[in-house]
Amino acid sequence: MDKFIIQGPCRLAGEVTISGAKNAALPILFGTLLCDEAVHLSNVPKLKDVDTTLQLLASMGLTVVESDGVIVISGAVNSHIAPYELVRTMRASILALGPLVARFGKADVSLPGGCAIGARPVNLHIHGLEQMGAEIRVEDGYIKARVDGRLKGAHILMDMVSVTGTENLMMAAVLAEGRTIIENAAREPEVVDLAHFLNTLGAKIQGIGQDTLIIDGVEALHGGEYSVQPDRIETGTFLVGAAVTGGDVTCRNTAPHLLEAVLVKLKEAGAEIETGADWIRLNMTDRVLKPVDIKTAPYPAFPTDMQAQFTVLNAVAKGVGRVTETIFENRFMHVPELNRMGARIELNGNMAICDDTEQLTGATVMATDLRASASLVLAGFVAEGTTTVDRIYHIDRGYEFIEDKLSALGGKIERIKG
Ligand SMILES: CC(=O)N[C@H]1[C@@H](OP(=O)(O)OP(=O)(O)OC[C@H]2O[C@@H](n3ccc(=O)[nH]c3=O)[C@H](O)[C@@H]2O)O[C@H](CO)[C@@H](O)[C@@H]1O
Ligand SMILES: C=C(OP(=O)(O)O)C(=O)O
Repeated sequence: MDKFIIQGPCRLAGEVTISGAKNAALPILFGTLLCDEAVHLSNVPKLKDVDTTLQLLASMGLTVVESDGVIVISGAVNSHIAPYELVRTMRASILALGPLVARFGKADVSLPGGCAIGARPVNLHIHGLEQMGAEIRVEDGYIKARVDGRLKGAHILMDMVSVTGTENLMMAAVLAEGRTIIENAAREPEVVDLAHFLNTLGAKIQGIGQDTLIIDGVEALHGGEYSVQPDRIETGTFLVGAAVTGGDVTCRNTAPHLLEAVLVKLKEAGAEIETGADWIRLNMTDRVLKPVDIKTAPYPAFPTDMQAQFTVLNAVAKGVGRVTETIFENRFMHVPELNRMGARIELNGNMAICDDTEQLTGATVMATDLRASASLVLAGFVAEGTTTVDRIYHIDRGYEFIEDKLSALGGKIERIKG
């Protein structure tokens, strides 16, 4: 298994180009199952999860061709099975379910893997599809959905805000007969990007970006072109990197309006922030880092996918910062690892109370999930000495060319193949 060796302390400074968003690219790729004409996608990040999704689409009969940064997906689907071997590493593979059952009346999708940050049930996906007329059984580790003819539009009230749940039901509704209303829908920018993509292919989705989506089913979608939006979590990770290392980093090709809650907290932490239409600069040179209280919640509130990075920020800022995680019940696995580096973080239920520490010191730490891994890399840049981050396959699921981008900013980070 690959690992990173990081020499600290070092300061991140310079410019970095942000990639397309993993969590928008994946549902959009699954959305191509809804149509049999060619779809041309650009700004798709080169990530392990994207490779896995493309393999999955190819295993279902689609042709995937990549040239000059554009992925063209075309051809006819000839299998309705998303097998365990491909989906076990990736949460987003549940997104094969809605499109397959809507288009072919059948889907066998292995229960998905992904970051082990909580139980992550899929009851809302299943219940919503049942309301649209699908018969669903969970058997041998697979969700097996069947419907005779088309799904039927339904009024679906989701009891919790679920990102992939909303995406799955929205994709199913696009080809259902009649109108579907999804209430308490997730408003995350990635859900919005998927909805715009589907409308580009001829879907009729209204209320995009609001908590009630109205979807009028159509008989078929057509091909088209779409560019995936920038990754707000990758952007936020580099900005926190600049903040904790006293650095000065400009993120290019990003979208400041998608990061409001994060930018507010970075300013509160003492950072100087400037933004333009597609860039954000964070300058922390000679400024004092202050702790900030954060509480994760669905968009537009503070994203859970930025929680681990802000835990590091609070661990190294002067004073006490409280981090409350309300989305996932097991998303503090970075805390014991950070404490091994000298952080003073106490866990109390769903709150991490981060006291300040004189200086983090390098240690061998274990990456346990995607954003936890990113937080350990950032901590390695702050720490005195050598930090070894083991099991970095998690980070490769979600950050494109991470060590190249960090090295170009002055981070002393090296991948050891293993
Ligand atoms: C591929 C992808 O886009 N992943 C993101 C997506 O994950 P994902 O879509 O899996 O997360 P959800 O929004 O569904 O989860 C939110 C909460 O709802 C619960 N829940 C969800 C579905 C369900 O059927 N039943 C249920 O109880 C979950 O356990 C969790 O406590 O949104 C999360 C929350 O912003 C992000 O951290 C992930 O990066
Ligand atoms: C939790 C994440 O990913 P996934 O849902 O794919 O596990 C993430 O992107 O932070």
